[in-house]
Order: sequence, then C-alpha cells, then structure tokens
Amino acid sequence: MSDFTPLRSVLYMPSSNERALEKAKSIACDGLILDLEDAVAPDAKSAAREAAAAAARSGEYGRRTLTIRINGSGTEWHEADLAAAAQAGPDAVVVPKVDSAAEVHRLVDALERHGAPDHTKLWAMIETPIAILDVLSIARASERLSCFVIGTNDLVKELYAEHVPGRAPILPSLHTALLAARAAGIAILDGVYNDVKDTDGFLAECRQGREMGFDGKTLIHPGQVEGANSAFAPSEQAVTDARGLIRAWEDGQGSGVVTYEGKMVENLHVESARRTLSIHDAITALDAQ
Ligand SMILES: CC(C)(COP(=O)(O)OP(=O)(O)OC[C@H]1O[C@@H](n2cnc3c(N)ncnc32)[C@H](O)[C@@H]1OP(=O)(O)O)[C@@H](O)C(=O)NCCC(=O)NCCSC(=O)C[C@H](O)C(=O)O
Ligand SMILES: [Mg+2]
Repeated sequence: MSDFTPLRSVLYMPSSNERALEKAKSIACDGLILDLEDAVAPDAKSAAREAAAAAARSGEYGRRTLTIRINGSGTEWHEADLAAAAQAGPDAVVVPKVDSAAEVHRLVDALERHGAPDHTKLWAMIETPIAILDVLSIARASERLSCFVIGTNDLVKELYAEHVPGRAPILPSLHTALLAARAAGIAILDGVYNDVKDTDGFLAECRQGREMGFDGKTLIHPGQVEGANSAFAPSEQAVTDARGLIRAWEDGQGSGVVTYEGKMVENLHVESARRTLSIHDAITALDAQ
C-alpha cells in the first residue's frame, strides 16, 4: 500500500457558499480548500469560519484531503480563524502569504497552542516576492509544513507582471518554489487558472504544471477537476513503460545499465518508474473508495 496522497486536483470554494459546500461532497477532486480569505466578503467572515469548521468536523467529505484557508497574519480575522481551524482538525490549515521561516514557526506554535491534532498539517501559500527569495528556509522550517500552494494571482500582482499564456513572467518564481519544495521533500501545488470557460488554456496550463514537476493544481470550479485529475495522473502509457522498464532492469540484474525500448536505463530511471507506479497505485486505491 502506497503512503502517497494524491493531490492532483485541489478545489477552492468560498466557505460562505452553502450550496458549494454541499456540492463539494460529490465532486471527484482529491482535495478541498474551504476558503475564508479572498473568496469571502468581510461581513461574511464569521459565518464562513463556523461553516468551514463544521464541515471539517462533519466527516462528510469522504476520501478528499480537507483543508481550511484562513486569513493571513496581520488581518483582523487571522487569530480567530487560526484557533477555529486548529480546533476543527482538518487535514491542513492553509495560510496565505507566508513570507518567512519565523512565520512558519509562529504558525506551528499557534496550531499546537490551539490544540490542533497531529494529523493537521500546515500548508503555506507562496505568493509574494519575499517568499520566493526566502523559499528554501520556509520549506525547511517545520516538519508540520507538508505542502506549498502557489498563489499565482498574488504573485503576478506583486511583480507588476501580466497573466499570459505560457506564464513566462512567473516561471522563474515557480521553478524556485519547486526547487525548494523538492529539496525539503514537501508537496507543491500549482496556482489557479482564472478563466473557467477556457478549457484549452486550462488544460495547457495543467500540462505545463505537470511537466514542471507540480504534484497537482489548485482549482476554482468543479468543471476543472477532471482535466487536472487526468493531467497529474501517470498516463496508461507511462504506467506500461514504468512496468516494462522495471522488468528490463530486473532481467538484467548485475549490469549497471540496460536498455528498454532502445533507451538507456540506469538505477535512477528505475527509481522514477517505481515512483510513477506508486502514484498510480495511490490514485487507483483512492478512486476505489
Ligand atoms: C468562479 C465562480 C465565481 C463561478 O461561479 P458560478 O458562475 O456560480 O459557476 P457555475 O454557475 O458554473 O457553477 C456551477 C455549479 O457549480 C457550483 N460551484 C461553482 N464553483 C464551485 C466551487 N469552487 N466549489 C464547489 N462548487 C462550485 C455552483 O454552486 C453551481 O452549483 P449548482 O447551482 O448546484 O449547479 C465560482 O466557481 C467560485 O466561486 N469559485 C471559487 C472562487 C474562490 O474560491 N476563489 C478564491 C481562491 S483563488 C485564490 O485566491 C488563489 C490565490 O490566492 C492566488 O493569489 O492566486
Ligand atoms: Mg492569493
């Protein structure tokens, strides 16, 4: 049994939207982010906080990784959100605009002070220039930090950049965050695609994110789930190749290098193939639930 948790498709939804919270119970996404930040108007924050905490306690979201995104430090809602989320015990508390290792330490202390269970991890949103410049120290700051979530809207805003196909203006930032996540051994999710009607643009961005190495994509609409699930899962061909490559390697035991389908195979390729199969097994097990 693989201990890999698929996070191909992680859907944001405003915690103030009762209908969306209900609908989410039947959406085939791998994870949910019950939002208290950008998607919730100031006068709805308090009711949204209660709704998100109740949803996290309900146990009604089945196999999905369930998280709550709280308002950032320095906002008037932060402390109450953090306390309520910690006590509700979701799979993770998502914190926007995390800018330093010191902030991670403070957040982890606060989660513990408010009685968060051990299974409640911290997910840090990386979405400011200072976070990108300090991203390795953030990634390594705590064992409770298990995932980076990239906030491409804030990043584009802070850089005075523009949203363009191919995302050239923010690629250096995305790569830097990916390097840090991999160096620290944590998961990393790509940012959202804002145009919910542009399927081709969305799928192209999913493919790009997968090729770069992201574990999955954050989403804003149920219509984006299927595309992300497919883009971030190993394809049938990739699974067939992984099995064939491992077989070729095992058949050639003793030699440091063999070939599969005419291509050189070394131990590092076998490790990648085993990782592909373990992701595939985890997705198959998840889909069977
Ligand atoms: C983007 C939307 C405002 C579009 O809403 P709407 O026009 O209502 O969509 P539809 O009519 O197509 O909806 C069809 C049904 O699906 C439900 N729905 C829609 N979105 C969601 C959702 N996210 N989760 C669950 N269910 C959803 C509708 O209720 C309809 O249901 P029914 O009536 O039963 O048919 C809307 O999709 C939306 O609000 N999306 C989430 C926006 C959000 O959470 N934004 C904040 C996170 S993004 C961000 O902040 C990233 C980061 O910080 C950064 O910097 O980049
Ligand atoms: Mg943001």
